[in-house]
Order: sequence, then structure tokens, then C-alpha cells
Amino acid sequence: MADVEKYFDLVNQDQQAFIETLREVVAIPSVSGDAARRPDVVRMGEWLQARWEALGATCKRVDPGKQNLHGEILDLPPVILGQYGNDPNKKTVLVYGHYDVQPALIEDGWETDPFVLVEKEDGRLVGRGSTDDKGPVLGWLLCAETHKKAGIEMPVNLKFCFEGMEESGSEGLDEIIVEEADKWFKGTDVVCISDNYWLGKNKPCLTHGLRGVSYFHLQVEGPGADLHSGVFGGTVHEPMTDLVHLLSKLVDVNGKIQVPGIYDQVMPITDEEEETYNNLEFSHTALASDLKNDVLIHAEERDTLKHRWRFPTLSIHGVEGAFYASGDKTVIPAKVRGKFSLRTVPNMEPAKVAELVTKYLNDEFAKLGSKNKMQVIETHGGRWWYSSPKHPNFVAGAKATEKVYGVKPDLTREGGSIPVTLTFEENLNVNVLLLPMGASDDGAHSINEKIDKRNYIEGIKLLGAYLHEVANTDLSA
Ligand SMILES: NCC(=O)N[C@@H](Cc1c[nH]cn1)C(=O)O
Ligand SMILES: [Zn+2]
Ligand SMILES: [Zn+2]
Repeated sequence: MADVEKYFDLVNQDQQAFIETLREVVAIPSVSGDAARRPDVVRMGEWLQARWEALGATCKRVDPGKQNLHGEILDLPPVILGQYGNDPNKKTVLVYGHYDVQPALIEDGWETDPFVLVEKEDGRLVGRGSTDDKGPVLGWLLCAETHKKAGIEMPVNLKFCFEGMEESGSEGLDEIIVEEADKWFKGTDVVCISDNYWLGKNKPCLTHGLRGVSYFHLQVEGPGADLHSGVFGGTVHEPMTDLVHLLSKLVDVNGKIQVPGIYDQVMPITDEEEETYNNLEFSHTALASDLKNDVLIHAEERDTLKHRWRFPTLSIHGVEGAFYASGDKTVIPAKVRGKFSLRTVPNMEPAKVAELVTKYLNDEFAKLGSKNKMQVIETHGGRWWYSSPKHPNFVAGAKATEKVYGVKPDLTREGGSIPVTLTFEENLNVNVLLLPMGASDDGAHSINEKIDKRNYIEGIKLLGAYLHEVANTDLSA
């Protein structure tokens, strides 16, 4: 029996143990955006390092420094670099993933505790981080552990880079990649990242593009303290009123960004690109059903995909400092911060985006004649990534997918952002493949996040099959 078949067999046998490992890591609430959870983020990084070291990997913990989170100075969680195998006759694959997760509170609407993995009868494994990105990060580890257990030689040398700040702008990571490009990462032949999703629920895909993200805080401050609206309403400039007005100017209800000049940098669509939207397994009916309500803006599937993949979008996320609890508090908040972000596409530049957004908001604020103070702060700006899917690294990914799922994968781009993808590509001068494990309805960042047992188990096979394919692929072609 071929090595990869033996590997698949053992994966099948160990399914329940793999689910238990996922349960163990979901229970570590490694929320990078919450200062109180920072020790848990660190604990999660240490868990990974310990498990890889127990397997025999050489690891290096890099502490990226400090972070100022709303005035609180925090240690950034460690970046765990690793090397598993160092055979000069084998190819070297670098894998990246993140062990931090988005915030999750039961009051957000979760059916069960987000940090307790629940195995549902329909095969869903529900828990924060199950699909984004703990399932895939475990996939690489379980793949290597299973090879060892089965006595199968790893087909490639594996290098890894796992960070704990991806959900909060990957602070500190770019500098580490630049610094380690000729050191720890030296000898890397190709990079593979498993941190995105299929286009639908049934057909796997390979991904060759990501949008960038430019995140802004729009702060309006007025009186020195919150005020009684009965006493002061109508007599002072209210920060919340100014803010709501400004936020309403950013994007229209059909998603068109109102910031002048923002579309000028967007690459026009070519005939060749237009063709890539043909024959993809993607349907509005399925999407509307996943969304629980049909709230789709566009009539055609290809337009939905274009607005997810290749046009910029602007989303308003929340307001810090505003009254939000239940009850009827009659307050005038003294200082509020609106949060919004733009997803950026070829050929938008984060600096130009920040310049246009800031100028526009300053102009709009000036029109209000308000005596409040307004400030636009760009909190992070990550760049988009676009790559040709013709590279042999993608051929290896496609062959592995066919071996595991029996179908040719779709080629997709992704609306989300993993800014370090471009940093790896530029600094290591190698091809990067995005090889997703989860499905479109996994609910990453949302309530009741899940990964299907099928995707988790077949995904562990997929990552292993990919490494075997890379070993047999001429990467220079
Ligand atoms: N799975 C990738 C992902 O979810 N990336 C985040 C990255 C991000 C940027 N700022 C905050 N988070 C995304 O939202 O796309
Ligand atoms: Zn992710
Ligand atoms: Zn995420």
C-alpha cells in the first residue's frame, strides 16, 4: 500500500482522538482582541510548541514585543517557529496558521458555550476557532503525528510559523518574517496556508487571491463627561449625533463606497478574468439559505463574487462608548469611537486609502459646524494578495484534493484577508498556496462557528496528501 493510503487509513482510525484534540484547544479561549484573554493566547501558543517539541520538532519562540491595546501595554503573544525534518534531499514546505480566535460571548447568540466543543448529530463540530483557524493548525500537527505513529516517513521537511495575533492585525509578524527570511525560513521551497473556506458546502477549492484590510476608528469627543439628555439635549453638540452622521456618509445601502477617489485605484476587469467566474459551484439559493434570510444585494452570482473578491467594500462594525445595554438610559455619551474597515483589492494602496478616507471625513465633519473634536485613526492596514494559480504548488494542491475528495477543486479568490501571505511571498520569493479545510457555512467570526467532521477529517488527509504531492512535483516548472 502506498504511504499516503496508509496515512489515510490511520486518519480514519483516529478520528475520535482528533476530535478530542480539537476539543482541548477550543477550550483555550485565545482571543487576541481581549486584553483579559492574553494569558490564554500565550497558553495556546505554548500548547502548540510543547506538542510539536514532543514529536521531535525544533521550535523557536519569538516574542514580538509590546502592544498598546486601548492604553493598556501588553506583551504580544509568541510567534512559534518550527522545523520538523531537515533532509537536504527533500523539499521544504513552510506552513502558516494562527492560534488566536475572534471574541465569542454566549450573549452574542451562541447556542452553547463557544469554548466547549460540541459534536452535533449532523456532524458539526461547534466551537470558537474550530474552523478559523485551530482545526487547520491542528491539521498540520496531527498529520505529522500520524506519520510518526504509522511509521511513515514525512515526504518533505516541514517548517512552520504559527502566530497569535492574526485576528488583530498580525502585529509584529511582518518584521519577524523579514528578519527570519534568510535564517529560519531559509531553504523554503513553497508556502501553504490553510485559513480560508470553500466557496460552497460540497466542492473543495484552491485559493489564489485575498483582499487587503484597512481598519479605522473614527473618534468624536465633546463634553468632559457623559451628560443628562433632558438637561443638555439640544443645547450641546452631541458626539454620537456627529458620529452617526459621519458613518452614514461612508457607504450607501447597496454597498457603494461614498469616499471620493476610492474606486480610481481598482484594476479594471479583463475578459480573461470574466471567464474565471464561469462554472463555479456557487449559488445564491444556497447562500441565502446559509444566511437564514435572503438579504443579498446583487441579482447575479458573478456580481456577488466580484464584490467579495475583486471590488473594495466598506463595513461598519460598531461603536465604542455608546450606550448599548438593555433598558432606556437617557445619556449623551461624551466620547464615541466608530469602527469601520475597507477590504481592498488590486491595485489599491493602504496609504492612499487612509489619505482619501481621512480627507473625506474631515471635509464632511467641517460641514457639520460642530464644536466637538473629531479624529480618524487607521489602526491597521494589510495588503491584498493575488497570485497565478498555474504554479506547480497549485498543481500539487489540486492533485491532493482530487485524491481525497475525488473532484478537481474550484479556483477561487477570497473576500477576507491574511496580510502576511504577501509578506511571505515577497520576502521568501516562493509561491504561496491557500488550501482551505472548512466550508462556506462554517460561520467563522460569527456565532456557532463550526467545522464539519467530514471537512476536519478529510482536511487532515488533504494536508498530508498535499505534502506527498509536493514531494513528487517539480517545483521549478
Ligand atoms: N481567516 C482569515 C481571517 O479571518 N482574517 C481576518 C484578518 C483580520 C484583519 N483585521 C482583523 N482581522 C479577516 O477579518 O479577514
Ligand atoms: Zn483565520
Ligand atoms: Zn479570522
